[in-house]
Amino acid sequence: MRYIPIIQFGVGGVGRALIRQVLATAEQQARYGFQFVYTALADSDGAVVATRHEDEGLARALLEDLVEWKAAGKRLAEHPEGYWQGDLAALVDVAGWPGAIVVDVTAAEAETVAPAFQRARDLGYGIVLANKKPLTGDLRLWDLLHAGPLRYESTVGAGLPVISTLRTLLDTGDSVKQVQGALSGTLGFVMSALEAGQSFSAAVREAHRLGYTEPDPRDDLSGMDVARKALILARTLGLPLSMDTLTVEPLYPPDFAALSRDEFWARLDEVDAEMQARVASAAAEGNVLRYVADVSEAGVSVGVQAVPRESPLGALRGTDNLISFTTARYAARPLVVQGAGAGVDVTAAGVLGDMFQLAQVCR
Ligand SMILES: NC(=O)C1=CN([C@@H]2O[C@H](COP(=O)(O)OP(=O)(O)OC[C@H]3O[C@@H](n4cnc5c(N)ncnc54)[C@H](OP(=O)(O)O)[C@@H]3O)[C@@H](O)[C@H]2O)C=CC1
Ligand SMILES: N[C@@H](CC=O)C(=O)O
Ligand code: NA
Repeated sequence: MRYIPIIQFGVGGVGRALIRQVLATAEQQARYGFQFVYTALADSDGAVVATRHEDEGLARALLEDLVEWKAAGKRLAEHPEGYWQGDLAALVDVAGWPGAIVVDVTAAEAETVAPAFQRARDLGYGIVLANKKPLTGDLRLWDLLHAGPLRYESTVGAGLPVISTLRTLLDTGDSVKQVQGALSGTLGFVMSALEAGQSFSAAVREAHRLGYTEPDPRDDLSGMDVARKALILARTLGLPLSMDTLTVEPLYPPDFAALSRDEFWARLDEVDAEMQARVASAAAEGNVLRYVADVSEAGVSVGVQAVPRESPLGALRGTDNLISFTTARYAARPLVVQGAGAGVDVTAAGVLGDMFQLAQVCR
């Protein structure tokens, strides 16, 4: 049996779901002749690191306890097995051995995690990302990440096979003309709720409670999260674009951007009347509002569109994403991927699928 060390940054909704799935799939891992073992877990200021013999990692009972601990809102550093940390690169140094996989399920800024990825690359470790920020920052970081084993399926469409589909199209010599779709689970969920008569602020709160939003929901409501996904698709297509080339259309007034997160939540219902009016005005024309991204050689655009209720995008409900690939081979009728595009379990499953793939690649 090969023991594959996992160094995981982030023990939030997705991080906890991932630990549960890793523990629940020991049999599936064994079928491939390996076993994932957690050697380090980090939250924003703490860590727990395995100190046992290298093929053991953190014990199952401890991992289960840490999942409960974090679900209760506590700090890893305050756990009896934890300590304070502010250096993710040092964790990569101490917690791995050949074949290790570094998993980023934070929403940390690119600069915060970049040194750890540099270390992972120096050591030949694999990297799996659900965090979009490292892939949408400086192109030098994009290149560094792509200089070794890397998977990032859950950054677009959560667990849906979006990146792997695009990769296969490209690897098999298809010519991808356009990738288009609804890429936000949160905005899909909120629009469906508005269409059903719920208020905007109540729908956003519900999306946050259910684990669909980014840690700061303004990332979703500003269109930034969709723009990041569109940029990841564009860069995967080989277009060397940057975030500053994209314009987004926030669904809240400009002064909300400067508010603290608590102030933002307190004032969110100020947007309700305007959003209700926008949805009603679209409905009067037989339309619904969708936040749509369009990626092609001509560039990237993201923004709110009124689309016919009966169209494929208009018919989407809840967190469903829809991504259509128009290519030389899929010309008359595009290849379409559709399904839940947010949620901690589907996202963690996308990350775990990536880990299974890297386990075959990293030695
Ligand atoms: N939820 C979803 O449906 C989807 C999420 N994603 C992506 O997955 C990522 C995680 O999302 P989610 O689990 O919902 O978010 P959460 O806010 O629930 O969890 C984020 C975790 O990251 C930790 N963290 C933040 N900064 C750092 C840091 N500098 N070093 C180490 N850990 C850090 C937080 O620590 P602390 O506990 O101390 O706050 C927390 O444990 C995001 O990037 C998101 O975009 C992608 C697709 C879908
Ligand atoms: N907040 C995101 C989660 C997935 O990336 C969304 O709502 O789509
Ligand atoms: Na995906």
